Amino acid sequence: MNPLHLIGRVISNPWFVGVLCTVAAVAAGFVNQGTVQMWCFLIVNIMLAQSINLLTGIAGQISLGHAGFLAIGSYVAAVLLKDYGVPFPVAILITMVVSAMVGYVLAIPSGRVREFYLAMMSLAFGLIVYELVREWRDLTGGVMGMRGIPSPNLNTLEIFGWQVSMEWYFRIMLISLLVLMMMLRNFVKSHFGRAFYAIHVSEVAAGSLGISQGGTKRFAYALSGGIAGIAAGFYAYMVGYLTPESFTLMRSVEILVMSIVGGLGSLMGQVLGAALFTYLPQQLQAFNDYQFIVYGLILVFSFILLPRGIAGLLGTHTRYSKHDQLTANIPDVNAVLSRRDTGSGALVDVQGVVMEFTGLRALDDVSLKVLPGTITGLVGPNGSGKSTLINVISGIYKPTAGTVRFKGQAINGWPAHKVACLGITRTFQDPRNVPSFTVRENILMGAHRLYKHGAFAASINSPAASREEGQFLGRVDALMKEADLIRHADEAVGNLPYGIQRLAEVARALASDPELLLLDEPAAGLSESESERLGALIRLARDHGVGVILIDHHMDFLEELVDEVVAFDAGREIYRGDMEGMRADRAVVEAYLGKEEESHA
Ligand SMILES: Nc1ncnc2c1ncn2[C@@H]1O[C@H](COP(=O)(O)OP(=O)(O)OP(=O)(O)O)[C@@H](O)[C@H]1O
Repeated sequence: MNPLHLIGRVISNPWFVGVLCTVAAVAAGFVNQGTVQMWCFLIVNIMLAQSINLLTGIAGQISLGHAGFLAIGSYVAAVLLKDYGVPFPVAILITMVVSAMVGYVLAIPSGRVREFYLAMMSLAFGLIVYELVREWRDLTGGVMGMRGIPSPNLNTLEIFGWQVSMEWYFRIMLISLLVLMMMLRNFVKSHFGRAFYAIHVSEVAAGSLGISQGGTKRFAYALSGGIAGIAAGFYAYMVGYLTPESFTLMRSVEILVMSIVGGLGSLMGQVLGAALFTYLPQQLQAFNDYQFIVYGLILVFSFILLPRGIAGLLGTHTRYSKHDQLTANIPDVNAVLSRRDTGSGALVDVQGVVMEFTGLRALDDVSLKVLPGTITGLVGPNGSGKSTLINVISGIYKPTAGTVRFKGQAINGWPAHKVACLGITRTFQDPRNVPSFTVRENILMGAHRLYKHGAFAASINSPAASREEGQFLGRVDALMKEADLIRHADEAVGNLPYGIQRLAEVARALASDPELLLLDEPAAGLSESESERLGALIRLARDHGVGVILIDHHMDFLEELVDEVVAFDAGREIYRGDMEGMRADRAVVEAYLGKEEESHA
């Protein structure tokens, strides 16, 4: 084994972490106060790195203004204790809530923009807070700073009459960090962590699984803000004196750089990045005036030499499921899907749908009904509007005219995640899995809409949360067995052959226990045996009363499965009936031949 990977394994081991923390907690009583204060700084940095990692590394929302959270939290905590005498643990909890609220509010504009604009927005947040802190002299003391904050450093911090020494302050911080890290670890491995990462990779695919893009981003900002608030509270009391110069753009850059160098996405990487950036400045005192340059160089070299940061070098991988912690009972695959009532009327009823793009009518007065427990095939030459119809039904496109009803309820114009939550699940023409997730994690993500337990229960691994997670993990195993994917269960899906990726995506759709399944060319690029497995999965859904719309160009594949086939050409229906009739239909033959002639020309 690579010795670096061995080190990675050792330092990620909970026993190692436990022993290290116990040694540090004991040693705090024997080293000088300056050293203990340094350890406290390290914990503040680790918390800040975890905060930005959750937002940027996991949820994919870049932040260049994290010092803004640190500033708001620090002053709130300072005022609560200094001016209102709120006991310090309570003050830190209130600070956490206030910072989380700031994060939530910040998510409203930030959630609407991406990449460059998001970076600029977060930068502006950091700069505005910095200016506010400088100018709001009555509250913050302006550039002169805020003094007299009760602090263990000055022996002025007390709780309930007990004077908190630096040594004990460190121990309280250490316990808080351990609890935070444990909760974060559980959170990331839950359906919330998977949702965060899913919006990072593809907002469209995440929406199709019932993951709300806006809601998830707001939650990510709020959580990130909350964690930064805890760090800020501890920071304010530790230093006992606040000045705006602690919250400059430089500090925001430093927080981001330590997270990137540690390894975005990795919880352990954040600890290592924070350690490096707590001790490095001490060693680089001589370069104090060139801090930006030094950080810039570190960042450039880290991108070139360690694209996944120190965590990547040590071979640590963030996992997004608790399958190694829970024992799952694998049910019969028939128990994975609910039995749907097939007696009721149309499951989906599309009436007179028109979909126009600039200068192009992709769907022109299309109507379609699908009954539960039936499979409707959609065929037509490339560009005839089949995928557009699926996009309209699944809420990705809002139709220009017409209605889409699901079990009698008009859903046209609903956002995709809301449509998915009704039990309408789709796959894409190009599989949209999360490439770095394992096959198991991808399929598990399909169950997102079915989870009942909340974020706190997930973070503390409550019995109810563990039971639910175990139940879904069992269902995922049953689906993987049915699709013959079990041997790939723990491999990253992005490294697997195309056919396996497609099967994983269809299995993921089934894990959502759908009522209506929309499959966009699922058999494209599949081998014969893979097509058979795909056929078995589709029949399984049909036999449970699921309505299926199946787009495909392979007539033999369709022939074996569909109850009815609808052919499109240039956005219009040109045939509806059985496969045999379609093969003989003149309009369909012409539509396909015309396309062939064109491509031969
Ligand atoms: N977002 C969009 N903006 C502009 N035009 C679009 C958009 N989506 C689809 N179209 C156009 O609408 C038409 C129908 O496309 P659609 O993808 O539905 O065809 P299709 O029948 O699924 O074909 P294929 O078998 O190649 O997937 C095409 O001309 C396509 O270029």
